Amino acid sequence: MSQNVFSRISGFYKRCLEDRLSAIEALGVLDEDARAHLASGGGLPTAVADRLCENVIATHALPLGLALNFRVNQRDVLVPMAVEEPSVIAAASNAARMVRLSGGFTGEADPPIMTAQVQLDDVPDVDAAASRVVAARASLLAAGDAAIPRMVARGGGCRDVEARVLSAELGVLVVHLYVEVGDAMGANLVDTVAEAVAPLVQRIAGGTLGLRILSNLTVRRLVRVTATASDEALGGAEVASGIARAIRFAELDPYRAATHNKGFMNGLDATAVALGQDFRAIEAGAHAYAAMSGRYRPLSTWERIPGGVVGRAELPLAVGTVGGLAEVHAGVRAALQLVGAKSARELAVVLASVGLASNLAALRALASEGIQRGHMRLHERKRALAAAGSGGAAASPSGEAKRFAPERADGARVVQQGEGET
Ligand SMILES: CC(C)(COP(=O)([O-])OP(=O)([O-])OC[C@H]1O[C@@H](n2cnc3c(N)ncnc32)[C@H](O)[C@@H]1OP(=O)([O-])[O-])[C@@H](O)C(=O)NCCC(=O)NCCSC(=O)C[C@@](C)(O)CC(=O)[O-]
Ligand SMILES: NC(=O)C1=CN([C@@H]2O[C@H](COP(=O)(O)OP(=O)(O)OC[C@H]3O[C@@H](n4cnc5c(N)ncnc54)[C@H](O)[C@@H]3O)[C@@H](O)[C@H]2O)C=CC1
Repeated sequence: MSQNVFSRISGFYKRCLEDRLSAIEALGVLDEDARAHLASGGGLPTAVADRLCENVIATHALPLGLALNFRVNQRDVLVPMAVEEPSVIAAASNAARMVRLSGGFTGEADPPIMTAQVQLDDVPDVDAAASRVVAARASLLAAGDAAIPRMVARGGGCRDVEARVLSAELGVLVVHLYVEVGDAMGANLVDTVAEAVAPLVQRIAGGTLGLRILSNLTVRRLVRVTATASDEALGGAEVASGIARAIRFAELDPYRAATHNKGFMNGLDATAVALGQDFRAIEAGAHAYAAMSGRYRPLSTWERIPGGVVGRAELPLAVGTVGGLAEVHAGVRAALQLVGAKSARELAVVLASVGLASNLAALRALASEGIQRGHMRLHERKRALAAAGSGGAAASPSGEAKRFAPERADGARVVQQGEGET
């Protein structure tokens, strides 16, 4: 199969579905099974579905589309997305086109190191216990490795031990084992390690054994990406400045940061779903990381530079090119072939780049014509379909704004009606 994919296919969306598929087949990145799977319309046989989870009664499909124009670390990449929301694929393609003019996305991912947690309560003299755990590093790593011999043979295995005192008063000690998991997402491997080392941890530290489970806040498995876009590509210096001001808004306000991060995750999640990744784990890690400073913050920043903007994002990303659905789901296998990532680390860089692209497209629209024009133009097709399916009865949007005053921890001085005037 050819490795020289050209992801810049102008006007792809204007072709009919059959032509799009033929154009992708002609690139030579798909094997025979993947071609046959896509040509048949995709999907999942119920017999396979019945083995994936429980109480299966049918399958549930989503559209599979391709985001185009992506260039990541000097490689053209086709980005499959499984998503129902109109404009997510168009937006990511649009931003990737702009970034491509400045050389594309660049990034790097940490080695695939996951975190196993072992919880102990009522530990007597918890600080001394923490020191004993750290001193027993070699035997804890050996006990962990003994539980995953095949991973050790592949070059992975346990790398480090950390003891964290969560409450000296209650004697709550949490021990982290850091495990390198190769090209897997690694959750099952790490849970195996957590359960295997827990009895030894307890013997060393004392106390009552609690949970033994991975953490989805994979701080030793971060990915960092960056991209630039010129004023010209963005539609002018004013738009570029608007993008940088949007970041200040998100930095100052968790209400905005939540939406900013939703926009960042738009394409990332869609790609993760197409690739059979555990998107719940990805989401949990991303949002926990966004709040790590004690305040919920944007996952990306865009800074004004002469003639354009530079964007950066950093987040934990536990994804795999093996394990999970990769062996059993024909659509996932096809999606992995389209992306062509050779390792879990390379895949993480692609996914984070997709996040940055989604984010840029949304901010560019928000800082110029507003989100509704482009988004709603694409949304209209869905509404027409819904209207046809429901005999023309479109859902009426409620114009009423509900008054909702939750507990506030956003640092803002809030002025409500009747409070702002004397
Ligand atoms: C919608 C566009 C792309 C139109 O943008 P446009 O300027 O009309 O596009 P264009 O006609 O100049 O085309 C530019 C490129 O966009 C792509 N493109 C263009 N149209 C299509 C299409 N129909 N199907 C597939 N791809 C399309 C395509 O790659 C095309 O290149 P070409 O092929 O022509 O060489 C633009 O307005 C945009 O990027 N909008 C942002 C939309 C968005 O972000 N949607 C996400 C949902 S909103 C949300 O969930 C999150 C949010 C917004 O709240 C987050 C936040 O607040 O931060
Ligand atoms: N909190 C969470 O996020 C949790 C997630 N999960 C689930 O765990 C699954 C992911 O766990 P994994 O351990 O990744 O999957 P997995 O259980 O499929 O293990 C990966 C397999 O790939 C094999 N492998 C082949 N080549 C490899 C290579 N080069 N590098 C690494 N492994 C290689 C390994 O030997 C192993 O058998 C997902 O389905 C996820 O939904 C499970 C528990 C909790």
